[in-house]
Amino acid sequence: MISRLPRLHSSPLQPSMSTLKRKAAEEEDEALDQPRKLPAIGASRPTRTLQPSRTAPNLTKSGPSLPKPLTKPRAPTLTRSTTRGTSAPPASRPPPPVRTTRSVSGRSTDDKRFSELKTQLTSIESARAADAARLALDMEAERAKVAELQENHAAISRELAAARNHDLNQRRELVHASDEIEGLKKRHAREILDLEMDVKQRERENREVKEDLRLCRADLERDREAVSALKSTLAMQSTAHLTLTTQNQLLQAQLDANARLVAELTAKLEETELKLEEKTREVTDGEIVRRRLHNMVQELKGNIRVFCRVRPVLPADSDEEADMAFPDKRENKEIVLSSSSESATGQERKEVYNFGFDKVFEPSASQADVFEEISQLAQSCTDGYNVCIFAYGQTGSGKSFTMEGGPTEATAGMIPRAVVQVFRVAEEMKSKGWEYTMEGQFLEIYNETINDLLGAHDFDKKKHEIKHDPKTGATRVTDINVVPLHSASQVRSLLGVAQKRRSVAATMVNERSSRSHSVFTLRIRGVSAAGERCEGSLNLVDLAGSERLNVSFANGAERERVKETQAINKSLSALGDVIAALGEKGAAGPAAEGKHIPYRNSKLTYLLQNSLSGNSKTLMFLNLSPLAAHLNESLTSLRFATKVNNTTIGTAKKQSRTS
Ligand SMILES: Nc1ncnc2c1ncn2[C@@H]1O[C@H](COP(=O)(O)OP(=O)(O)OP(=O)(O)O)[C@@H](O)[C@H]1O
Repeated sequence: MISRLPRLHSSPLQPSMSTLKRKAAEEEDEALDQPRKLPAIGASRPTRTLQPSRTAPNLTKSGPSLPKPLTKPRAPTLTRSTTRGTSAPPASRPPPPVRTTRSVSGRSTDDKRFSELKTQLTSIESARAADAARLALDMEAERAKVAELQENHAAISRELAAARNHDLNQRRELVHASDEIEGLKKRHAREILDLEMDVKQRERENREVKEDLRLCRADLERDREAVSALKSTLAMQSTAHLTLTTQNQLLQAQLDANARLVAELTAKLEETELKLEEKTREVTDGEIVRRRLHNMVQELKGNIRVFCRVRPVLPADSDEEADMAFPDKRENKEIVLSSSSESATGQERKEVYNFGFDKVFEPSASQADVFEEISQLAQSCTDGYNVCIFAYGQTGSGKSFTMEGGPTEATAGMIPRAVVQVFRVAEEMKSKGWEYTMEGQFLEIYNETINDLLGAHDFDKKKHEIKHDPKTGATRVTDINVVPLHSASQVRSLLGVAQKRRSVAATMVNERSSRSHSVFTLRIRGVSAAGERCEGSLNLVDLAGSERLNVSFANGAERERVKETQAINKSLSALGDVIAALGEKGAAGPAAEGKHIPYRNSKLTYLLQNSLSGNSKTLMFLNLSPLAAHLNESLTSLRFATKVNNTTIGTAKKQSRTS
């Protein structure tokens, strides 16, 4: 703290006490020393006037608080000849006083000189004594002055100390005040900083408030718009409410009227339901009668019927369309084919071929349309009949499509639809006390060999034989897989398995499905609550392509194809022969009772023996291609089908017995 105090102001006119003391002592010493200096002998020495001792500084200059300045004492002025001290060499050194070689004349001069010097010395000593006395007096005066000065010095020192104390106090106060100022400054700076931050905070808040305000204003504007929209809606709805209230009242009145009406109608409905039950019973009885009549009609008509179906032209077909017409729009029983050729005379000759069948389906007919016509026939297996449905026609005419169909519900063919129908009828018959069990098998006859399409392996290596039970009339194929059937969907998946087998085989031998007959057999056994039993079967046969191949040109790689064709031709002609023989037998009546029917001529006819007798219901689909290129094949098929259609093979018999 004190170190930071400014130095006390010291004036050059105010020497310190110690300086004064030192000066006084020096002057005293100087005064004492001077008499001891001896003047140089023989030299014209300048005399030095004794200077008064240095006066004390004028202390009045230090300030008004200092004591009055002392008067400067005057030193006595002494004039003395300046002599060079014995120690100082003379400017020009006199020769040494004693020389051994000195002459006798010189000795008198020296003596004279010596006496002069002696005189001078005496005078100097007297002068020196006088000086010493004066000096003693001066010393005394100086000592008095020194004493006085010391007093002054002491007084000044006290004043100085007081002044220093005062100054120190002031400095302390100053330091204190500076500290305070410093503290205040810091506090002030802090406060300014705080205030600045506060200001910034306020500015931020202000901005936020402004933003909030802006948003609020926007919200307010929107709300105002919404309110005005709501107001208009409210106004509209108030009007609507009024209208509705009026309508409500009207409706309430109508409701009351309706409630009365409903009560009346409920009573009528109950009455009608009773009548409906009665009618349903009548219809069920009627259905039974209808079925009996249907079977009677079938029996009267003869049990082999032919349906003709023409497939549509496919996008892939590049050939021209044949000239086909379907003139019978009411009963759909006719088909007319026309062809034009050039006669030998070069004239155009138009030939028209008319055919009539039990039903003719145009290309636009759907699978459902076709099935509707055969559903009664298919379901008669549940009544204990053997039913056989063939698809006959050239390759690509639509046999597989008709029998198996496509993957969708709409394109499903006769086999899946017939199975669904049989299961549905069996379910319905449950309410009449009948329980049915069903089983199925699926095989193909290729090159007069039977392959199991539901076997455990893709390629069936077993040798299968056909066995007929003469007592029951049942047909069995040895080592064939007979699958118990529980649902229509199960049958669908079995058909899928069989289809896969046939396509695997097709990679080995061309177009397997075209070159083989496939036979799906569903066997159904029913037992009624009364113990009545019936057994029927449904055979759905997709025949091989009926087209003829010119075997005379066959060679090399085609030999296998020729063998297939011969087998197909053989089995198809055997089928024709069997039908013809049955027709003849039917025409001859009881007279032809023992007539031979050549079932054994092919595996196909032998397998279907019990479904191709007078005891079965047989339907043949004739599938035709719509293309002009296939016209000749179509005509051949139509002629064969006409023969079949004209055949009466007798009366189908229901296979039922009472246990
Ligand atoms: N009624 C139809 N509607 C639509 N497409 C059909 C119809 N009939 C057949 N087709 C189509 O015609 C093509 C040939 O039919 P499909 O295979 O059934 O003939 P196919 O006589 O069984 O021949 P294959 O003897 O070679 O087995 C198939 O693509 C089939 O989908």
